[in-house]
Amino acid sequence: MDNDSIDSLILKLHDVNAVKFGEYKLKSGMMTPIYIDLRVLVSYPALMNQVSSLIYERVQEEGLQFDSVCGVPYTALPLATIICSRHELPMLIRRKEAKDYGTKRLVEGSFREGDICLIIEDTVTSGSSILETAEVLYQGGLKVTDAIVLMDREQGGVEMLASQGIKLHPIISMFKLLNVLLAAERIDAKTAQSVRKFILDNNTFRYKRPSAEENGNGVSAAKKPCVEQSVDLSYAERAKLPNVHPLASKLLKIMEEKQSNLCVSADVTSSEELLQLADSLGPSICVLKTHVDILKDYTAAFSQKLQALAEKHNFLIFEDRKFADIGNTVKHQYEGGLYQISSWSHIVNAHAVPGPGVVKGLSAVGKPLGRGCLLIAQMSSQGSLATGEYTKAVLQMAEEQSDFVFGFICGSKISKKPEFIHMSPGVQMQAGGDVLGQQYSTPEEVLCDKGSDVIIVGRGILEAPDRLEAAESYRKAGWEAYTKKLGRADQ
Ligand SMILES: O=c1ccn([C@@H]2O[C@H](COP(=O)(O)O)[C@@H](O)[C@H]2O)c(=O)[nH]1
Repeated sequence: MDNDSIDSLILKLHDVNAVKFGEYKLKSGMMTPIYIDLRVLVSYPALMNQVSSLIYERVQEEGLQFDSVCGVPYTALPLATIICSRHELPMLIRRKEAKDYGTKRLVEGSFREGDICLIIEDTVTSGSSILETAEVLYQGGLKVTDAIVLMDREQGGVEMLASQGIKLHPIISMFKLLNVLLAAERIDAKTAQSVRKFILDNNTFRYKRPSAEENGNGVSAAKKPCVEQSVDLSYAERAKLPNVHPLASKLLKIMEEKQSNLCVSADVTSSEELLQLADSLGPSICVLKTHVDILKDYTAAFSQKLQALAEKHNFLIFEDRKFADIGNTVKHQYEGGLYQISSWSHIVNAHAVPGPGVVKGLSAVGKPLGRGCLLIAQMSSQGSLATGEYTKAVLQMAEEQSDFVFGFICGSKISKKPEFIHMSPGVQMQAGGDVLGQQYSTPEEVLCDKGSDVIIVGRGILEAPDRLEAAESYRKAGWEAYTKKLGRADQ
């Protein structure tokens, strides 16, 4: 791959407006003075062919070994298709969402367990899109060792992916692009300088903060990903962690976007009332929790309407089924029966009492659908046996099956790993309890003092004279407690 062909490609990309200067928003929400928009390539077949050839040339130069190729959806999909078609290479397609009919697969195409898949991407900032694709491929039993990207913004993607065992091979780097455009007088020196500064100031791969001791001794801090930080990360930062479960990442993004860490426990007995609740409280919540078996009139149409409301208001559905049987039985309970829970509930939970088989059984059904599970590590009821050594064993079970378990039902934070989400029931504005042993703590106690992430509120909202007003009060109290906790951690 010679320099001239890279330089001429950069100028052509600029000609077709695939390189834009101005104020643009990145996937992370960060504002950038330069935006690479390779989606336009599909309208320029000659350019598309040139890019595909360069990518393939790079694959050969590096001598990469692989069994199949997968383009990160959507922009890199046509690039992968051209390369695979022209060189007769097997291709795989990663679905963004599983279909709810047919094979329900997230990876389309033929492959064997242990096959190596090469990922192709158009542009990399943090590397999170490549990692998301790799994680779906891993779930299918594939291996990913290398990825090729046309344009590297040089904001930490190479390092982040390397920390996850993926070698990224960029074809064009941001600094090269700026130099070529500057030399060709497409941009002035001031623009080039301000973009360079932005890139250098905004590296997305964060390192462990050096401790006072390390600084004091003059020992430079080892470069480690931020998961090792002892301080609290924001929901947005946690959503982007390399090993975060995709559903946890989605939930954290919803929480940040809606400024809500409120899960409403919709413990009502009529489908219509539940749907009304979901529609009216939808904008205030990040999760809606159900006990579907207390509905007196459940139908499949109800679950379809609930899913539509979850889409409309951007919340996740959590069926609080508390599975607690051997793997084979929970598989049937989760997938079949009257409720077919796996077909509509994003999140389910399980007791750890039966041992790891309960998670394996649920995972066999839920993982291909992109679902996730919370393990019940503690309970809010008086005299609960889920304490001490039991809770520790639950934590270990979650760590061993973190491709499906993404957090806990608990009263307080039990894992230091920011990838895990802690959701706490037993929350009301006033501490106290009910006559059947339920015990309540306040949002501030749960989120700030006990370090949980999500408050689960049932009767505190359902029994209020104005449910919407009550939900908003809980949302605000929860958000304030979260921001207070972050502020405290940063001092
Ligand atoms: O330890 C636990 C686990 C689950 N729950 C469930 O949460 C709600 C709480 O309702 P409130 O009306 O806010 O008390 C309810 O659905 C429980 O089944 C729990 O309370 N404690």
